[in-house]
Amino acid sequence: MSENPLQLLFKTYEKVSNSIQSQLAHFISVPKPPSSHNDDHSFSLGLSSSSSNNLPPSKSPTSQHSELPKQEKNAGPVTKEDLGRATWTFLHTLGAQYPDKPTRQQKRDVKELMAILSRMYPCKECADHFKEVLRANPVQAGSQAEFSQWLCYMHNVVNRSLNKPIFPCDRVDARWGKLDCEQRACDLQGTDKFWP
Ligand SMILES: Cc1cc2nc3c(=O)[nH]c(=O)nc-3n(C[C@H](O)[C@H](O)[C@H](O)COP(=O)(O)OP(=O)(O)OC[C@H]3O[C@@H](n4cnc5c(N)ncnc54)[C@H](O)[C@@H]3O)c2cc1C
Repeated sequence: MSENPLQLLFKTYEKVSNSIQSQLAHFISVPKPPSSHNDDHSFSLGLSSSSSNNLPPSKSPTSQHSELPKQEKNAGPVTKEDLGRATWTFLHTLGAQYPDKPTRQQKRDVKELMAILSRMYPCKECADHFKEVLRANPVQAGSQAEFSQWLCYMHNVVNRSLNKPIFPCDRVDARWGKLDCEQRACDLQGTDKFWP
């Protein structure tokens, strides 16, 4: 029996709607809401029917998740330890890349960075502790060697408070070294060895 033109129009509209949802879900990797939850506020433009499970099995949210790179699959809330390791990596790498003869601005910048870190570090107890340690040990950033040794010392103060092993600061260059960039292109401006 031939369909009523209005039914045909709704069916076509539903197909288009489902196709858009499927494309969007693919792009932003969010699970499509189940059809039973469809209402005017849902993602479905309010035109779903009970048979509208338009995602073939291979495109289900679970299998999309398994297509993510390993790192992203394991992504979840960041722990205090993850944050600490990432921040120390940043700081010691900054220390390794810091110029041998920093400009006045560069010296001001690292002091300001440490002060900001002690206020804004997103772990309150760590920030408060670091603020105290910083007050007792003002930034020393007259040269690359001085700054990287100062960072090593600061890290050891934190290590000690957490009952972690003390790192031998004469090994800091071996541990962190310069960034692996061709022709030292990652060096901060002002490094006398690279910039004239
Ligand atoms: C500013 C700051 C304040 C923090 N305060 C706190 C706090 O109050 N409480 C808390 O629970 N956590 C704090 N943390 C986190 C803590 O320091 C560690 O990062 C976290 O516990 C993970 O420790 P980890 O053993 O994996 O190695 P991390 O201490 O993160 O060290 C990473 C790597 O750095 C190297 N390393 C270790 N010591 C030194 C050093 N002295 N110099 C150079 N390299 C070194 C080692 O190879 C080590 O594997 C703080 C982190 C930062 C950045």
